[in-house]
Amino acid sequence: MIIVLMGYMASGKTSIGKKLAKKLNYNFLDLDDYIEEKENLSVSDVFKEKGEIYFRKQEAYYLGCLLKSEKKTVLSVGGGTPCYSGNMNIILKAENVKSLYLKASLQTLANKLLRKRAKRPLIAHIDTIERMTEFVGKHLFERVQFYNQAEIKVSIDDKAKDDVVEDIILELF
Ligand SMILES: Nc1ncnc2c1ncn2[C@@H]1O[C@H](COP(=O)(O)OP(=O)(O)OP(=O)(O)O)[C@@H](O)[C@H]1O
Ligand SMILES: O=C(O)C1=C[C@@H](O)[C@@H](O)[C@H](O)C1
Ligand SMILES: [Mg+2]
Repeated sequence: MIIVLMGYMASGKTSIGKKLAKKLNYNFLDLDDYIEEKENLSVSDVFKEKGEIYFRKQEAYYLGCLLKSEKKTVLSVGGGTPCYSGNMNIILKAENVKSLYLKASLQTLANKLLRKRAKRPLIAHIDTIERMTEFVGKHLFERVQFYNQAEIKVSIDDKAKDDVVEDIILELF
């Protein structure tokens, strides 16, 4: 089985995905890391040097590659992955795949992202909580329609990462 973790930037896909994989004794893959490795550039540099359209094309291509894995895998995708190139339908139709949305409130996300925006090309330039809240609010409004199609939804608000992992396991099995 492949467990696909999705959610907005900074919802914890990578860090929670790693912990979940360890606990389940599954392989861990992160689509952003995989793109960086294959493209030999950081995600920020792919955006900067090649543009977002190129990034989205490669993202869809590498997602298709990783969904073919036959190992038990936790796959954390990028924040935008489900929202482009028909990727959400591909995830939903893939065999042996469970999709899971790490859901976070606007307040949780805006606070986290203000602190950790530097390596996130879409928001790196936003430097006040008011503007971050406005941007994330609008962006999330466009994206939740994709995230909400996930089979399982788990809230991360005010929870320690280990508690999120426990909640995911309760929902999965
Ligand atoms: N439940 C939590 N409680 C506190 N901090 C958390 C929690 N989940 C994640 N974090 C922290 O939030 C930050 C973002 O997490 P992470 O990088 O895993 O998110 P992401 O969804 O992979 O984001 P992106 O894909 O945009 O890089 C990290 O610093 C992580 O340690
Ligand atoms: O939310 C997004 O569109 C993105 C999130 C990151 O995971 C990266 O995939 C990239 O920075 C784009
Ligand atoms: Mg990540």
